[in-house]
Amino acid sequence: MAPPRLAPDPALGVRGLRVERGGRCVVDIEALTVPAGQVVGLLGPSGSGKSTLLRTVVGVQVVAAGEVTVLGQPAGSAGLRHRVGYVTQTPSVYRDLTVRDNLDYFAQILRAPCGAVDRAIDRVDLGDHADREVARLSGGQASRVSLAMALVGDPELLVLDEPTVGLDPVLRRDLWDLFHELADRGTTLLVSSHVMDEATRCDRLVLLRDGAVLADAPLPDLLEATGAADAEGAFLALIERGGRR
Ligand SMILES: Nc1ncnc2c1ncn2[C@@H]1O[C@H](COP(=O)(O)OP(=O)(O)OP(=O)(O)O)[C@@H](O)[C@H]1O
Repeated sequence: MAPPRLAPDPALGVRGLRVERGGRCVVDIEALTVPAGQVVGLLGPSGSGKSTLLRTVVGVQVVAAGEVTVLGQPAGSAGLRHRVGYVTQTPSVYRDLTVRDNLDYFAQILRAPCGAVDRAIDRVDLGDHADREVARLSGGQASRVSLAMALVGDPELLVLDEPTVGLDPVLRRDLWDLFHELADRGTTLLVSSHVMDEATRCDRLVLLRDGAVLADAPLPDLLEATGAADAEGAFLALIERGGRR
């Protein structure tokens, strides 16, 4: 008889995390678990600690205390380098190279399989611009090149810091559709945004305020628990009920 399948490790586990920046505590999370295979929105106002938490998840942030486990390994472990993709708020691409050259370069470093570059270009819908220098693309197109770079390695966890900022509504919709396609194939996506509207696009929400988790649940559960009509209302209701100011 085949052995029972083990449940996959959670994509992220956080315990007793404290991060200090500029001499003060900017992230303070007792416990947080992000299940695998979902699109999880990390929402909160500007300065609430979203980018800092994402930096911690990918292992580039010094922490004052606590444990952060990613796909079953300590955040930042060498074994996670090929399993986690990270897209920062500022596009990290070579502006004097074409879209394809950027991706080819990255694919070689990652030893990505043949066809990975074309697939990534298609996924972000940049086929018509593949041979154009990044410097000659719009801001939204350049940020999609950054996303394509993260997709080349086919990561199990994709960490995206405000990926839809500055995009028009059609592109935003297309990107969210892409995120769900990736999740349907088993990828976990941790996506930050300060736009509460984007909550409706996520399977699960982590609401952050002043570096602490105010709520961690699917949107319908949050609406039911607070009686609010939308994510913004739920966020405000939670603050009024005794969240941190
Ligand atoms: N390099 C830095 N040095 C000192 N303090 C910093 C630094 N970067 C961020 N901070 C502070 O850490 C806190 C959290 O910042 P963080 O960038 O994580 O917030 P955020 O929620 O991602 O904001 P935004 O939505 O504006 O990107 C803020 O109070 C910010 O001022």
